[in-house]
Amino acid sequence: MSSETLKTISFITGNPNKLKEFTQIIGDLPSYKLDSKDIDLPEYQGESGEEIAIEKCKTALELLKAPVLVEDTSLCFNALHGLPGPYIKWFLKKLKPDGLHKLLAGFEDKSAYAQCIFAYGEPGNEIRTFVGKTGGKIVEPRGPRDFGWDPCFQPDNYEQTYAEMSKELKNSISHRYKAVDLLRNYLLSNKE
Ligand SMILES: O=c1[nH]c(=O)c2ncn([C@@H]3O[C@H](COP(=O)(O)OP(=O)(O)OP(=O)(O)O)[C@@H](O)[C@H]3O)c2[nH]1
Ligand SMILES: [Mg+2]
Repeated sequence: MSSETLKTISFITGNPNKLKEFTQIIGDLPSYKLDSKDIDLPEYQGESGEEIAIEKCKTALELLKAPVLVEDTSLCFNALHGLPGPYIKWFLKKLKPDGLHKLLAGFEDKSAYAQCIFAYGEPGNEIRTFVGKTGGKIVEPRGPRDFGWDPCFQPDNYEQTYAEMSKELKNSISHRYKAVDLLRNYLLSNKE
């Protein structure tokens, strides 16, 4: 297919680490041209990550008036009934990974899940969402600190935290991998 007939999709995110993982996971997508725009979209509030991702996508659509992709990530502690959830960005900023671990000091249940929601929108079409979840537990931070809360999240069935894993391993089991896989299948079965 010539480059003029490829459909361009812009992934809008202010987070370079997300973009890097997304690019590695999605790989080559026939019939599409994937683009990215470094725009820090507003941090909406809402009961669910899905509502937030949809709001984010609506804003991106208004800005670009072209096919857009956005993503919202949550880290949910079961002992806290799912909090911090979509508000993890602010908790992480103030508490750092060490503080996130300490937040659960008074609870026996350290289980948690990481959730990633992609929202894809085209002008005039309904917004679609793709949800990926990976279960694990919150531990004392271990490993490099180059991406958010990775050092304190240890996925189920692994002895390493996300931060201690190779990027290849994280990208083959992560919340983001699971959501991108659904998105990829959708895009490949819906190309015009
Ligand atoms: O250790 C991590 N491993 C991950 O896999 C991961 N994915 C996201 N995050 C962090 O969790 C918050 C989500 O907030 P968020 O979804 O609003 O992202 P953001 O504001 O950074 O970017 P964006 O909204 O412009 O896309 C932000 O603090 C991100 O840095 C991660 N941390
Ligand atoms: Mg954000």
